[in-house]
Amino acid sequence: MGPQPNRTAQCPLEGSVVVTPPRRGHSGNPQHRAGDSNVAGLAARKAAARLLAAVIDARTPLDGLTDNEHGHPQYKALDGRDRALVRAILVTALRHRMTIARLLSKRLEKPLPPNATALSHILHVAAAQILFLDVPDSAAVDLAVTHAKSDPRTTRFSGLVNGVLRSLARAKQEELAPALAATSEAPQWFVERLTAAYGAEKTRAILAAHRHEAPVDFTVKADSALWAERLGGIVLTTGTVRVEKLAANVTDLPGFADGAWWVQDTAASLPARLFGGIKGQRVADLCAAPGGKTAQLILAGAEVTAVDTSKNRLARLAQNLDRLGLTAELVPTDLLDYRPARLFDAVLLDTPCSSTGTVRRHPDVPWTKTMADVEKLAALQRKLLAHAVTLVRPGGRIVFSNCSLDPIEGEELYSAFLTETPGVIDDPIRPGEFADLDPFLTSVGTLRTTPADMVLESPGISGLDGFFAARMRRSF
Ligand SMILES: C[S@@+](CC[C@H](N)C(=O)[O-])C[C@H]1O[C@@H](n2cnc3c(N)ncnc32)[C@H](O)[C@@H]1O
Repeated sequence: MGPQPNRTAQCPLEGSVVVTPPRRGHSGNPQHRAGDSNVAGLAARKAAARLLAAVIDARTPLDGLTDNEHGHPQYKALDGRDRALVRAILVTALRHRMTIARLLSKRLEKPLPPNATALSHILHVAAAQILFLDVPDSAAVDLAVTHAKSDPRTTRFSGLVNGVLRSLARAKQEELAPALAATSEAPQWFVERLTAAYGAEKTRAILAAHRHEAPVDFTVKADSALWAERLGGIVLTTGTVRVEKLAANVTDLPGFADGAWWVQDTAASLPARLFGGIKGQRVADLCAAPGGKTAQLILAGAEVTAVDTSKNRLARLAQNLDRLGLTAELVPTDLLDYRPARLFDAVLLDTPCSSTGTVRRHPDVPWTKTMADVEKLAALQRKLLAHAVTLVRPGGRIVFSNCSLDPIEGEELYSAFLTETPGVIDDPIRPGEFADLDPFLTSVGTLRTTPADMVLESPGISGLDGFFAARMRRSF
């Protein structure tokens, strides 16, 4: 049996990490429940195929579909264990989509017609279970066949579903490893963008890293060594505490209630450090929610104003700061409309972006985003940055960051911005200025991390979110 995804990590500070491995015996066998005309486990598989359709065919982000309050009705109708199973199936089906497609297509005489999406999703949902999850093969196959029979679009293909999936189950020991080795686990547009930016070898390493669930990183208020011991993790060179697999939900871990730490990928913790000493300074955190960087700036001694356009996300930031025992001024507004009475000593702008640096956590991103989205987001970021630099006093520093791997949202945007913007000068990060950041400095003094960086003993404990950060100064 292959690796078993067993949790879903969420945005920094935003919520708990759920630890619910799909187990044999639950929602596994398609027997009838007493007094229930539904086949056990079928509703979960139907929901998984329905949500996979929403991600692949309608480019709907998975997080929204699986939100416990506002998610898809078919998902919300499931109990907690089935929701966890559906998430595990979907994350796996998306993370390994190209390998699954390769092994399925070997078993089809000719490719499925483009309009056979319902059939394709049933096959992918079952294949994810057969190849990677701890679900008995017979249950995965039988439920897929029952599902196919129950849907008028697929009922005539139930024999094909049965034949293809049984063949896959028989051959997986022999065929899975070579298929994984031969497959680039991403859509073509994404592979091309990565290759253009990083070259073939690094792209292979990034895509290999995307096959693994990200470990969980904690930024601690103090005493990383102590918290590493209490949480069962290690201390990274950056001071972050890293845990490969959590033993409990985040909210149940020691230190959560006391506000001793928050969940934040170590790459996400780097931009706020680039100001150097900010004790007593007035600092604006723009696009601040859910507040990981706000917390860092406050702990560094700054007087922080946190700005975000989303009232809901700002409310979550308020809750997070409250738990951590920290305070900031909160301003719910579109940044482009924000005109504070006084200019700030420093400004951090962590922009909304394509999130292509977070594929380990969000394997739907390459399938829901397009190059047109990346370009649109780059244009928005350029506008936000142009406004952000007007909010800092002459001589003050600005840090611009995002979690995209694409240079048109990072290196290229920044270089063009400097050329086109009078009154703003580059303030490159110097080698040795922050010794632990040297491995991530570019030749021009910007910061670049990728999931292929921070290689430790095993893939499960390695990697960083993809981040770009640059530092500049207002000259007049
Ligand atoms: C990448 S997240 C920020 C993460 C945050 N800096 C942290 O470290 O926790 C981007 C944020 O930008 C906000 N945002 C998007 N467009 C905005 C705008 N025009 N003005 C202000 N905030 C905006 C979103 O609501 C979202 O909370």
